[in-house]
Amino acid sequence: MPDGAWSLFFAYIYKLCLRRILTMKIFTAQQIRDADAYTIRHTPISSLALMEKAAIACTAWICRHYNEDTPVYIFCGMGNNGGDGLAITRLLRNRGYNAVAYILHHSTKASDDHTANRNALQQQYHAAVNDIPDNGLLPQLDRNALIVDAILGTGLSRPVEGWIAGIIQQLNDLKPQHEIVAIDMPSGLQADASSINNPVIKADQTLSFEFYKLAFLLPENAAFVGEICILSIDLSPDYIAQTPSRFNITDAFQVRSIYRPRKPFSHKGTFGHALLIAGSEGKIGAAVLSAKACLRAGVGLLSCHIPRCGYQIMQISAPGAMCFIDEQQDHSSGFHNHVLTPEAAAKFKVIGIGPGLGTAAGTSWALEKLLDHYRQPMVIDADALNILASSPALLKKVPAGSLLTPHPKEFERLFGKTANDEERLKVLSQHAVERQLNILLKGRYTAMAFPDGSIWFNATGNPGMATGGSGDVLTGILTSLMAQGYSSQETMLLGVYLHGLAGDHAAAALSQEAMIAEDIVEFLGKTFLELHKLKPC
Ligand SMILES: NC(=O)C1=CN([C@@H]2O[C@H](COP(=O)(O)OP(=O)(O)OC[C@H]3O[C@@H](n4cnc5c(N)ncnc54)[C@H](O)[C@@H]3O)[C@@H](O)[C@H]2O)[C@@H](O)CC1
Ligand SMILES: Nc1ncnc2c1ncn2[C@@H]1O[C@H](COP(=O)(O)OP(=O)(O)O)[C@@H](O)[C@H]1O
Ligand SMILES: [K+]
Repeated sequence: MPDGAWSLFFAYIYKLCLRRILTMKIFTAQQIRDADAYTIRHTPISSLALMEKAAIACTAWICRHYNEDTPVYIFCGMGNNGGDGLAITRLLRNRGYNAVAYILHHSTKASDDHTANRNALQQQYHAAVNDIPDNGLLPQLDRNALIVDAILGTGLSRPVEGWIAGIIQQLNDLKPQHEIVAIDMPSGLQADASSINNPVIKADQTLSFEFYKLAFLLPENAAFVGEICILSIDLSPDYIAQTPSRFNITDAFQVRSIYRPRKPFSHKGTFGHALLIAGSEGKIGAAVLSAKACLRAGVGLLSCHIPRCGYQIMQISAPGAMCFIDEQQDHSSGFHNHVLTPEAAAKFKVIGIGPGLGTAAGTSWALEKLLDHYRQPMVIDADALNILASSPALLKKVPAGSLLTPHPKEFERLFGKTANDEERLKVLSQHAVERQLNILLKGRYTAMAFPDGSIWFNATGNPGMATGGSGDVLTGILTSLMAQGYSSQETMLLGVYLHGLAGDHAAAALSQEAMIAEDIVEFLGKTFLELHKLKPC
């Protein structure tokens, strides 16, 4: 290749990598407006051309998913979201679709780009433009028609009410006979604030531009957002790079840059010795799952502290793990003895505690003693969190830098009830900052809060993982990665991603229904191989 071609090639790859890294940011609605404006000011693209780009991307998506026989009703607002809808109508018509736009006059003034697209559509396809005046009625829809929601996007300035709220309700009532594809945002959904109890379109699919919006990742909005597809419209990488974002989403390339492949001369000492404190009578399985995951995720050495009743089970199920047997038969109450002196504690690179541990008085007592002596970051899950939740004084003793892994119920026990998901995120972040802890709130998009106030979301994983023991597997993975020398934050980002991806591989091979927690452990191998093949950006 000539020199010029090489430099063009490298510039292209650089741009691709940069774009991948940049789209991990989750911007507020205001920041998105600023990104649009910056792009228009600093790149040779007009506002109208940017809208055309957005409309082209949406049209291509619709054409890939619905054939030309599908009647398409596009409901447009008076702003630029409506402008997108009008441009999509024209582009669908160009491709032979029977697409019709209905403009809802919720405001007396249309945006400039809306007007330009209305004129363009009217000129080419006069019959495709219909106006619905304030308080007007929806048309009767053809059978199996597709509804495109381009009423309101990121310009939503307040919860929807009155006539438009009624329109949203009526469109939602047309489901499931009619599917709804939302453009950029389901209309009525606030990008950065809770929309609980507000009228919002219940989209089957949301086609959004350039970035995930915070609202998409919150469980309370699941019924509104449906499936998400992020379409790139090439907003300015400079703006994105220089604008800080509090919320971010991990991706394969970021995680690959954290992951450190093994060096040829490394030995088991290189990968740390982890102590896993888990299990009680009837819940030894949790300890086994966690131990297996810890081993599979690459720890050098693993010791498990378990009650007497779990000894044989653990040795048979996970022969790679060593065992400390507690004096008690059905629960553990002597695990603090491993860390009574700094020399003894230094034997372990990390302690993971909680899966199936139980909350017996002796266990709570031993946890308190452990926290009195141990000052290294730990991984704390399940019953260990429940014990902390019952004693605020104990929670204060958790070493800085530790990883707490509550599911929503455990979170509530620890930090109290919240009115909505947005408030829960605030509380999550506040505790991470004030206590200098890393707290991950498990769910579809696990939210990982760091002591610096930032929150990262993870997108891997699937509902097949909603099965007993999945969380125990995660604790094993996190403990393993910490033992191998990853920092607390690297451990969270990498571990949660790997856990979800292994779950995705398990679901692809076995189905979401049939997969069980052990399968997540089994598919960790494939997951590491896949990560290994990626080149770090
Ligand atoms: N150049 C750009 O700025 C681009 C913008 N795009 C689209 O533009 C959208 C944002 O456009 P706008 O900023 O014009 O905003 P919207 O089109 O989302 O909404 C603004 C309009 O809605 C009204 N409004 C706000 N809240 C309301 C409420 N609760 N009830 C009734 N009316 C309400 C406003 O008065 C205004 O008329 C994005 O979501 C995206 O779809 C895309 O075309 C990409 C490029
Ligand atoms: N619908 C889902 N999509 C993605 N991940 C999920 C989903 N449901 C559960 N998970 C993941 O599975 C794990 C369940 O953890 P947890 O509730 O602690 O399980 P257990 O207590 O049974 O071990 C979490 O990591 C969570 O993020
Ligand atoms: K919309």
